[in-house]
Amino acid sequence: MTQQLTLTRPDDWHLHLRDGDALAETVASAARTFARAIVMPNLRPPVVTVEDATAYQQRITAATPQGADFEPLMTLYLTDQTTPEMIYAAKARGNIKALKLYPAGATTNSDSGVTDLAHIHDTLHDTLAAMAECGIPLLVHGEVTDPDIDIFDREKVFIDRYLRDLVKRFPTLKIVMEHITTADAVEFVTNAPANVGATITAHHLLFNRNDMLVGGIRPHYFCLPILKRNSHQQALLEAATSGNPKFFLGTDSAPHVKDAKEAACGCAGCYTAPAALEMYAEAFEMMNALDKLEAFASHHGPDFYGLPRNTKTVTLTKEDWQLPESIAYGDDQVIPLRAGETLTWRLVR
Ligand SMILES: NC(=O)N[C@@H](CC(=O)O)C(=O)O
Ligand SMILES: [Zn+2]
Ligand SMILES: [Zn+2]
Repeated sequence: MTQQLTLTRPDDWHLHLRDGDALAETVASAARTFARAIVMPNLRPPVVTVEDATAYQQRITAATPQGADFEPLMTLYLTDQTTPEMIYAAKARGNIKALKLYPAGATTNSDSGVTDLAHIHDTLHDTLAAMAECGIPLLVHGEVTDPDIDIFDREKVFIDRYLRDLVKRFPTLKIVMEHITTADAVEFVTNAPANVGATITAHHLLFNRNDMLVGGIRPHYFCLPILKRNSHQQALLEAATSGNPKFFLGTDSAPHVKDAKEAACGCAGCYTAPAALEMYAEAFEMMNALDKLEAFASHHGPDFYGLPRNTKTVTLTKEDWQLPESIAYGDDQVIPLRAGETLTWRLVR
């Protein structure tokens, strides 16, 4: 049995760092493991312009612990008003690595997102064409928002209604389907051209909806897209461990304060940064595929984005340790996913 695992330092291609006094915890937690992270722009108000992103980047850098080697890769929030000029400005500034498409109303802080997905190829045509021209990827929260579509079907319907068409219309635009949760998404991405990739979270690899709902409702497992049935989890595990370069690591670590999760109407998002790589190792071990972890965590992401792979390494050992019950988060507390539980892989350096 493998007892120690050294890999090229990984990157997180989907991360929520939040802002203000949350940054002390979120940045330290990510920088512990990851060299770089694609930082999601769904702040309130959202990160819409290059100036917003650059100011946010400076706040992140200021909150980075001394001696930590961590580079935030900034993103802009795609709105109905995003212009080609904003894309060229992003390209020129150099620090913006992607734009994020939220269907308006699909998830946390998505109110400023795109309102008319059926006509996005038209209303945002020049913007998307500018992104393709500049080599700036479009990151997609792939769920429809129609109230009549069942929450468990929203990813599949999004693919069939919008994503297939978008991929056809913009054949040179890099598109990442973020945090995929279904066998349908695995199949779609696998069969799409090479400019289409996907991130997979640790929690969607390790858990399914039974973990959230059997024996009591566990709000810390609630995220969007919602955990699906076991057969979908299995398809994600197979995709992540397949060696296919289209699939790469994106934690979607998304902290909310304790009271916002443990509530009559709790927020969506799992805080996984305190043990993210450790949880991925557990999933890959489950599949007898620890030899595939490095490519998924450290190679496929930078290759897709056209960025250099990291040169340093991290080491995990097979050793029990306990996740804290609760973590200080500004003046508040955040409960990490699997709080108080014993994990079997430990990051040693
Ligand atoms: N994944 C989530 O459940 N929540 C994310 C938003 C997102 O990534 O959709 C958040 O910002 O809290
Ligand atoms: Zn999302
Ligand atoms: Zn997210």
